[in-house]
Amino acid sequence: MSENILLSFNGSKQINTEIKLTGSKSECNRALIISALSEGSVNVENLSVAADTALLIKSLESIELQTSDLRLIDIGPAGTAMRFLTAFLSIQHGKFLLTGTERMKQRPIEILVEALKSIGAVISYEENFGYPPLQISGPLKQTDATVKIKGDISSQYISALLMVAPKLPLGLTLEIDGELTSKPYVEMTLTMLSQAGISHSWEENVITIKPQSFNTSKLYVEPDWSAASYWYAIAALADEASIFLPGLNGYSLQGDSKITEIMANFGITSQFKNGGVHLKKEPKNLERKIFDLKDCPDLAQTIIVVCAALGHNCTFTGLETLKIKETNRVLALQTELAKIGVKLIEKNFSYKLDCSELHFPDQLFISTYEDHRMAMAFAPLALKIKSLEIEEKQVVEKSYPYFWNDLEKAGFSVVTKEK
Ligand SMILES: O=C(O)C1=C[C@@H](OP(=O)(O)O)[C@@H](O)[C@H](O)C1
Ligand SMILES: C=C(OP(=O)(O)O)C(=O)O
Repeated sequence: MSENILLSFNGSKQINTEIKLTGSKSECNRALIISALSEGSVNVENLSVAADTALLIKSLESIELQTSDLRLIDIGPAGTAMRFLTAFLSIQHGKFLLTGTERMKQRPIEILVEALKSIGAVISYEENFGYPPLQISGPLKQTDATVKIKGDISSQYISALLMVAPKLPLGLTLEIDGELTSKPYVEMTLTMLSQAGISHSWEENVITIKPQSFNTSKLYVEPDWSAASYWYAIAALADEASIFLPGLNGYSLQGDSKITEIMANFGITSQFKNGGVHLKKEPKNLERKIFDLKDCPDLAQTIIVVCAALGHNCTFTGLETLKIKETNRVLALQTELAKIGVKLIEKNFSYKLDCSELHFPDQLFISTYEDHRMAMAFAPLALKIKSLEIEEKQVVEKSYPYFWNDLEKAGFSVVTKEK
């Protein structure tokens, strides 16, 4: 049975709460792959409860458990895990059918598959060229150590290759072609590899990892900064806010920690003390007119909805990759923002917000397009709209299963409604 969520916030719009966030799904997915590659010498601490992480754990376990000639791995909607497993399975013994949701079958993977094939992997597209499902026969017999790879579509392809690189007989040299999108995620991969004892060199657009072994080590997964961004958005739309998020540090492997700097523009201060971050709201005139989100695409929906709700006409760049995520996020934002009279207009690789007709109806229904971030980015609008209905309660489970419980804890009225 499918259910929606009805949100409202009664009384004065003051938020005073402490929220313990789950581990970062990006860090956790890397830690799990690195641990599996290390064959037991790398341990993972503070696993995320994100559904995508649970799917990856189950998939890695099922590789061992299945005895059939063709082992089936269904990774559901987990894009990062899909890309990481494609490289991982290419170096395992056996034949695998790697598939996912209908949306996953529309998310491109050609760049990664062709890169792997160019060094000897045996992979075929089972339905449409360039897209999952994939049939992978491993282990690859390496024919080459150098790969030229486009950097501007998804950094996940590059992270996937880097993690298997130390296990390849010839190692790997990646020549990144064009601008690298989502760069902090590649840096996260390399840092976590080095925490597990793997060295690399990165000069200009060339990253090299030689064949080497993992050290005995522990990888600690930090709380999820992308999840934290929704609390910054809530603070930005509330009248008063004091929110403590334990476990988050000023230094993070996650590029989405940039939310502290971005939200400072909205008067949200971040103070790191007592083992976490304290968010406070201070009066501030909104001045910044351009936001470049190329390094932190998962913050795009959060920030765009906040700007729209504050009536801040500004411009966003670096949104190109949003079209191939859980849904076409640009189109989803345009459709849903239109419901409060806001336009997001594409022009010359940038997007301009036009809030001249912004209004808040008493009741609003938000469609979520199987995208957790649509649900979580629009939820803070309950501070502006009397009755906000968000489609598909379960959608948040992908990265933040306790999101609705946490909203309730912070004073929102959260009611489940049958569809
Ligand atoms: O490597 C990762 O963990 C991720 C990289 C990003 O994707 P792209 O590199 O495709 O932008 C991001 O959007 C995704 O949620 C997680
Ligand atoms: C894009 C995302 O995830 P993935 O690519 O792993 O499906 C996300 O979590 O916003």
